[in-house]
Amino acid sequence: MQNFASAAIAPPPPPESSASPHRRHRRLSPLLRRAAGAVRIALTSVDWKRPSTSNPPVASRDAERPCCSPLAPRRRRGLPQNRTPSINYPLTFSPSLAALSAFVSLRLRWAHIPVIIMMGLTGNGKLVTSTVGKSTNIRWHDCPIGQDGRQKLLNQKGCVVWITGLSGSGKSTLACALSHGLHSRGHLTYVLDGDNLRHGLNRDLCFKAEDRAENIRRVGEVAKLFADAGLICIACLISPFRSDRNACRSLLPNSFIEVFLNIPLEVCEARDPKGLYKLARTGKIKGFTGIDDPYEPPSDCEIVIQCKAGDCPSPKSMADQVISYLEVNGFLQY
Ligand SMILES: Nc1ncnc2c1ncn2[C@@H]1O[C@H](COP(=O)(O)OS(=O)(=O)O)[C@@H](OP(=O)(O)O)[C@H]1O
Ligand SMILES: Nc1ncnc2c1ncn2[C@@H]1O[C@H](COP(=O)(O)OP(=O)(O)O)[C@@H](O)[C@H]1O
Repeated sequence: MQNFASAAIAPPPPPESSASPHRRHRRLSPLLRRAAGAVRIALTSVDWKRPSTSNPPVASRDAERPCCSPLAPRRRRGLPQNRTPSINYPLTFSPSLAALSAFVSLRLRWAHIPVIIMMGLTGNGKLVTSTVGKSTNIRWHDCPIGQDGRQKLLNQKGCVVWITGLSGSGKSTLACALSHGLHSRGHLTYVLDGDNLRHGLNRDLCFKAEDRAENIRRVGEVAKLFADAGLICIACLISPFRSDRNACRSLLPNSFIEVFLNIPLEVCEARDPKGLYKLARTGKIKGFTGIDDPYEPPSDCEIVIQCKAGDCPSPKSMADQVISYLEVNGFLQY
């Protein structure tokens, strides 16, 4: 029999020794109570997500039981068409037994919560395993050297600088200039460039909305690992949809820095280093961001970079703007 009596899921703690003032992810209250009141959950963000083929079981479950909740009609009202509410958040699982802690990422959908929380102790004190997404019988395993130790070693705080903007806005240029600037100050960085990742990890994805969502989800998870490794991870992807970017933000409370390269389409199109805008304008590429596919600018991000009076900042000055943000917010020391 499982004993959840001492198990509590609490909101994620701030990263060790980082009382970063830039913290801004949304918290929802009050705490939900589950498992006969023994498990507490704090939500950290809510997104409106397009249905994703990458998550068919949830989507089909929704489709099969469209009105199985009396709350459904009320909750549906006001939903953007074609969107499914999804709540994404990281949780820290910390039972009162100090030896046990786990980090679980959960997704709640709809009024029904297909979230399975099964960590606890059996009657004889043995750990039970969990089901997360499609993975059954799994268990988190911690190592004695953690993020704290790695950050101390590197004298920096692991974080993700997420650069979003149109094709040709200068994302890769900024990522490289930033990486160079931080490297020359003695900081360890790693660049995750959308274009490059599509040569390997994401080679199976195309540019339809659900593939872009899966692209961003995967890169968000990889970026989270790099941040956990203590690195300053610089992700530069068009990432055109707000909900996808916000889902990544919710994976990294306190350490997700969104940089919007707010460069006008005309400027990007005039640059057109790969000739893709020209192909898109002549209909040879379909679904090109900014031409016949949407780009949703961030409404609330940490850094905006833009041109003034037609003059765009140089790569170095864009990088300096980000570096000074990292400095002021305590990421460049431990
Ligand atoms: N249809 C369409 N729309 C936008 N971009 C396209 C498209 N087809 C190919 N490309 C090239 O792919 C690069 C963007 O890849 P990303 O992984 O960053 O895109 S996304 O975040 O999944 O939207 C992008 O690179 P950048 O120019 O560096 O942004 C393009 O070179
Ligand atoms: N700040 C800048 N000022 C002028 N040109 C730039 C700037 N940033 C990038 N560029 C140029 O714009 C083009 C697109 O830059 P790139 O970094 O490849 O954009 P993205 O990765 O967003 O597609 C390149 O030719 C690059 O040299």
